[in-house]
Amino acid sequence: MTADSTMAAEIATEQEYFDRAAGERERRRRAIADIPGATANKGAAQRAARYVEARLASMAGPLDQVAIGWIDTDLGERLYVGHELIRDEASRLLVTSWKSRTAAAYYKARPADPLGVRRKRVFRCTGNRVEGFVDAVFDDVPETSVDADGAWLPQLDDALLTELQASRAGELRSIIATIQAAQYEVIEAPLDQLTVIQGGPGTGKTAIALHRVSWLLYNHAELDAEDVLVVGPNSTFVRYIEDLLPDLGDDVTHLAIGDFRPDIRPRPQVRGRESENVAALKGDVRMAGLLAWALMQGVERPSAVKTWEARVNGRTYSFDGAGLVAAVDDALQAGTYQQARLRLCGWFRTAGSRNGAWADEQDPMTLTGQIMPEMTAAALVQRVLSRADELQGVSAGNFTAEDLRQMWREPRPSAQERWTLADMFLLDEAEELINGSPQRYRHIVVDEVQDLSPMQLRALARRSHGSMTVVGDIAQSTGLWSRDDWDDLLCHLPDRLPVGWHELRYGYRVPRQIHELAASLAPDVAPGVEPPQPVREADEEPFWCELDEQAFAEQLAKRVVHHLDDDLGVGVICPTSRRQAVEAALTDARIDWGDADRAELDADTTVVSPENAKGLEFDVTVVVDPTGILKNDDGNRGDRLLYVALTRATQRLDVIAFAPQPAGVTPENSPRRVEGGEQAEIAETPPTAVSVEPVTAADALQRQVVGLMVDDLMGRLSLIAPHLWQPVLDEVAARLGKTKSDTSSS
Ligand SMILES: Nc1ncnc2c1ncn2[C@@H]1O[C@H](COP(=O)(O)OP(=O)(O)OP(=O)(O)O)[C@@H](O)[C@H]1O
Repeated sequence: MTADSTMAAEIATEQEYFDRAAGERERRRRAIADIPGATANKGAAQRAARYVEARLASMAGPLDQVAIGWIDTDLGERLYVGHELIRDEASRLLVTSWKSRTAAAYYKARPADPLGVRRKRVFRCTGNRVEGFVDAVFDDVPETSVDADGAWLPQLDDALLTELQASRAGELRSIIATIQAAQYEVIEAPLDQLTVIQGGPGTGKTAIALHRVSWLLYNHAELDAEDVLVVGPNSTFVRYIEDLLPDLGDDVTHLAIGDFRPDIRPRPQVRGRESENVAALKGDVRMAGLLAWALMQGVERPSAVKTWEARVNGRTYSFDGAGLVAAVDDALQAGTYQQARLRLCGWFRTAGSRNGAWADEQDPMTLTGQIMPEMTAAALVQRVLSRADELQGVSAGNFTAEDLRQMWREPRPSAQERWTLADMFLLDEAEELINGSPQRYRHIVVDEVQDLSPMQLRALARRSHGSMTVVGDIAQSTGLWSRDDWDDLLCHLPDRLPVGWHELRYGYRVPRQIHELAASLAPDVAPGVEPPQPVREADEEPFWCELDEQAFAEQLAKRVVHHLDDDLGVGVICPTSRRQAVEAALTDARIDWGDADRAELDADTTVVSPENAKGLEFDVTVVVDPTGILKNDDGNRGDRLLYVALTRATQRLDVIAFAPQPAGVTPENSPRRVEGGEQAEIAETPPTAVSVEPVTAADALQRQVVGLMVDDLMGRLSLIAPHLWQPVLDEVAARLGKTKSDTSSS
């Protein structure tokens, strides 16, 4: 028998097994669909119908692949692993679910620790048709397949390569067929801990966190889908990930942090906008202290040495000052403000009854209100925002008068209040102070956590019992809360449970060549963070060109069409300053495009800001105006935003930069250096291009950065007399030299 015919015979045997399992899956589907008809009464039938609907929705389709692979164990057993458990009529196991603990060895077995596995097979299928397979025999592992610790290197078998090369369609997909051992260890990490997943772009953090939810739901009977919350940075991202868990058979709540609303009545609406400065102040953890302090400012402190008198309903009640002060102090230990009011009211009731009967049974509460006025979250936040002058100087020195002035705004009736997004988290904090914690989730996943404000983190923390999975990358931390350290962030999360720290090392999304370009920025982007190791090569080197304004539109459209013609989806990432020009260029060229900033991810071409590109991926990314992104007209850490933009592509990266205009060179007389291949072909069209050349991207980027710094310095130097320019530059060089030698010697 030849190798080919052996393979063909094995495939045929496997196909029989697959067909049989698919048949059993259909039998099961029919049995589930019949359940409502078999129930006794209407209520039971409705409940059954709901169960049936959910159960059927979670099942793989009739034509879907039944198994991703199998393992043979030392005990001579073979275990098929698939999307879901399949048994035959006699209840014999045909396929186990990828989520079951018995499937763990399929993912975790490694040459140094085979976990009783002798052989592992991974199938290549189209639907439920077996087309091939790859086997790994555990006692015969090539050295090149394992790292120094005896763990598998990412196994670039057919299945993984096919999956990584596949075109992306605007949503994150299931990776159950190719989960890698190190990733599986994160998926099955204990429920009762704060699981932290750090990893560079494309290391699979998001995919892993979501597969983890599915795994936890399957393996922890005490955890229901409604106990789980998945939080993402914006609605574009949530739209990108929200179908994955239903595909895996689970439907949990997804929330974009921008859609967060505290659970208070009337439900607050976001109607206002504010400057970044103010948003930054409101997101600061000091606001928690300010709110607590402002709440206490509303509490009247009676004198301990005088009798306290109050007139209610025409009757004067009097109380011993010292007793009342002690009662207030005791009440304030009660927990929330509302509980404190109730405790004080209880004290009045008892103390009052000693002084004689109450005129009205509401009187103790009315007296309580004179010491601790009724308060709502909205009123407390308004007090802090609209009475800045009162708070000034007394807010425990936490905020300057200028901070408070900046936050000040005209008070309005609560229903017309122009709440901003940052206010939502103040309201949430205030609500906790007054009425206590909101309903808690049993498990919360927070993705792109590195960008959340302390107040946002606190809002999530108060919805958690401590069991969380937080996912992020310090090197991609941008915006108002960009961080260099995880501790900066973890300190705002619950510390009731131990922390489980995981770092993902291999980059699955971004091919090496694209990665190297992005990594040329990485040392400065996050010195403390190990950049990921890319696991595959790109078919093409990144393309870089420098154009002038006029040539840009035509070139952009040409590049996009070029990729679309190859059946690849394109993401165009540009700074706000270029947004109009990009949109016009695509529209003029009749290219259908979607706006990902509005969560439109279904078109073949997508335009998106660097901020909202975070977490997304495209077959091809066209990054427009890297210098503009570096300069970052919208926020801060432009270098990291550029890093994010450059690491979105699974296959190709184009960078279209705008050439600095040297004095005397106009587009008409500019030199055009054109070299062979793809670039030459592209360069033919734009007659006004300054240059379209295969410069190395890193050099070009360096030139852009230098240009940017020169612009900055020139702006500053022009403010002083020319004879001072050189001394200033010399001094800067001397000081930088010193800093460098300090750093290297320490
Ligand atoms: N084991 C795997 N098998 C197949 N594909 C994988 C695997 N791990 C990750 N991927 C793919 O790599 C891509 C990147 O994954 P994901 O978006 O989860 O990365 P990330 O670390 O969250 O990236 P970012 O930091 O950019 O948000 C996705 O297309 C994902 O499906």
